[in-house]
Amino acid sequence: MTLRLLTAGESHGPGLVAVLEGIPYGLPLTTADIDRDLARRQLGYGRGGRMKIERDRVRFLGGVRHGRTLGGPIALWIPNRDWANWTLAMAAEPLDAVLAGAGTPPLPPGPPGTEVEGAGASAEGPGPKDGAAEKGTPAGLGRTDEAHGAGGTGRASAARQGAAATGDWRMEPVTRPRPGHADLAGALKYGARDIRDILERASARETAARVAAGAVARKLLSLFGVRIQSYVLRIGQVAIPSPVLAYGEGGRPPVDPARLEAATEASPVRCPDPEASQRMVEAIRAAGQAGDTLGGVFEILVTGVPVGLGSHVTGDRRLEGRLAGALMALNAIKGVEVGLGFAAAALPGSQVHDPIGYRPPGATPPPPGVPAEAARAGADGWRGPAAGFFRYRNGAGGIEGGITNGEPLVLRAAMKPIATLRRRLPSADLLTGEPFEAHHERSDVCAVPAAAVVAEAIVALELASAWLEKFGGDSVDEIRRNYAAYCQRLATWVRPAAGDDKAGGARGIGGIGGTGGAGEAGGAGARGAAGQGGAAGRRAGASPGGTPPAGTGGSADGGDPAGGGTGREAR
Ligand SMILES: Cc1cc2nc3c(=O)[nH]c(=O)nc-3n(C[C@H](O)[C@H](O)[C@H](O)COP(=O)(O)O)c2cc1C
Ligand SMILES: C=C(O[C@@H]1CC(C(=O)O)=C[C@@H](OP(=O)(O)O)[C@H]1O)C(=O)O
Repeated sequence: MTLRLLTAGESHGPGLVAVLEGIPYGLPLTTADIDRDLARRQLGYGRGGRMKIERDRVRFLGGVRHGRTLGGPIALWIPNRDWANWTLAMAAEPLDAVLAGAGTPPLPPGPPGTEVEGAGASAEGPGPKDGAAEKGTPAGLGRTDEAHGAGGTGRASAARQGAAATGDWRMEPVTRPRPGHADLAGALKYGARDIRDILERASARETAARVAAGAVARKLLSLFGVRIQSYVLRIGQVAIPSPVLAYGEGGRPPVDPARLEAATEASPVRCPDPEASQRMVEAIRAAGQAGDTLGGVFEILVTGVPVGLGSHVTGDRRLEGRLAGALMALNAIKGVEVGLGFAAAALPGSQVHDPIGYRPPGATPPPPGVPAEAARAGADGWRGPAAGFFRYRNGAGGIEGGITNGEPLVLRAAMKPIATLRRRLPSADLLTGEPFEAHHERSDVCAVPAAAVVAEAIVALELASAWLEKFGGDSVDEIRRNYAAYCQRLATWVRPAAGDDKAGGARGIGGIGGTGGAGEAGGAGARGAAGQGGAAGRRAGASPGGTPPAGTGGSADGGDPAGGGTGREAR
């Protein structure tokens, strides 16, 4: 890993810190580059009251001068506006000092718009919204280690006294673990008698820091025409197929990435299909009304990736392993697929592996955002430079043998439903073992759209790391030179045979159909989005003008016609 990232900060503490090391000298970078992604992470129908309080903006604490990186660690700071409500409960000073009024030093000033003054009113009022606060005992709080007598550490009971002394319910220790959260395992592992000591860091609030760091990585990759986007394929039972796996005739890209992105960003749930998007919103609304939560599946598409990132030589350098591992390390992600993913297990090899074609590169001028040297080596805004070699479909999701092959990367991740339920699940008190219902404060009902934005950042960090391994240097200029030299090698790699008059057209097999869908991929760890590309594959496979080999196109059994909308935006 040539990039190193460390984040710190609790959900309701003063803020989040990220330190990113390994970004070269001379990368143009402003807070606007980062704030755009921080704002997108806060969106999505189904998020809870916290997102009404926060207005995430970054501040550079180191590593950037006059709009350019200096080559040293980049330190990023994102204030928590909600901190104003938690200064006692989350104070860093010892409890007796807090109670004695030694209190909390003022926050360092944040960037414009992140002032915490006036943030004191929680979006859901002064305490948990479920009635227990009216009785003076916030929900899920209450029993402490007093029951343990001398055996208790005293920490929880001191906190409880603190709550009584200050009248702040947030000081009460949390002792009723939520199934599906880190609460119980974390408390037992660390010996914490107040689950808040665990949940504050287990919270996905930390992902704001990862998004900030990922935006820096994304900026580096964007200099080379690499573009990372995400969209939601499933919320609960509402699903659409992947819009990108099935290719058109002759390996034509199935969708314009810019149009796909515009449709995604216009949706309240990041789903590019407006009709499905509406049904997803309704599903989230219904789950929320029932006191329940929903998960889902999102897809990451990375276009403009050159052949040759990652390596086959050792397991830890295989790119799909690195990407999948990093994505699985995102809160609530329970499965990751690359390309066809689980669906490939149900198909014969003839329908899974992606036939290779060749088209002399550089015939057309580079599309916007694609460097000229990359275009000369075959990059076209969908594929990255790969010496003119291309695939007629993309079941591999752009990675073979741990190495990028020039096709776009296609990754999917499955997110479980949010663990904090208003309709609480049975639990047992951490300290007494007595049966109780699980703890509940405010919570999201669905955060799949937000998780998709975080996943973009995670993929950006892994790819930038692989990029620096391949093209690394101390400065952006040096990396540009290394990249240009590689592109030059790719541009002149193929030497046409004497008398070959096919230049300008694709050589090899034409008109191979799209990737077949095998329907819902069952499996131990992940469920794929229904029928990846099945319907679109059938359309493309039937197209005239080519020589489709037997068996391409897939059964399309699992294809969801409702999802064809984006796929039909072929250019
Ligand atoms: C963007 C995002 C927002 C989340 N919001 C909540 C939430 O409001 N309430 C909750 O209980 N879990 C939420 N989660 C999930 C928990 O953070 C996660 O389930 C928990 O850390 C346990 O980790 P695990 O699910 O990976 O085992 C969210 C996750 C993400 C990615
Ligand atoms: C704060 C964020 O997400 C939080 C993630 C989260 C959890 O348990 O993971 C629980 C909720 O926090 P709170 O209890 O303060 O409402 C979410 O709001 C964020 O995404 O910025």
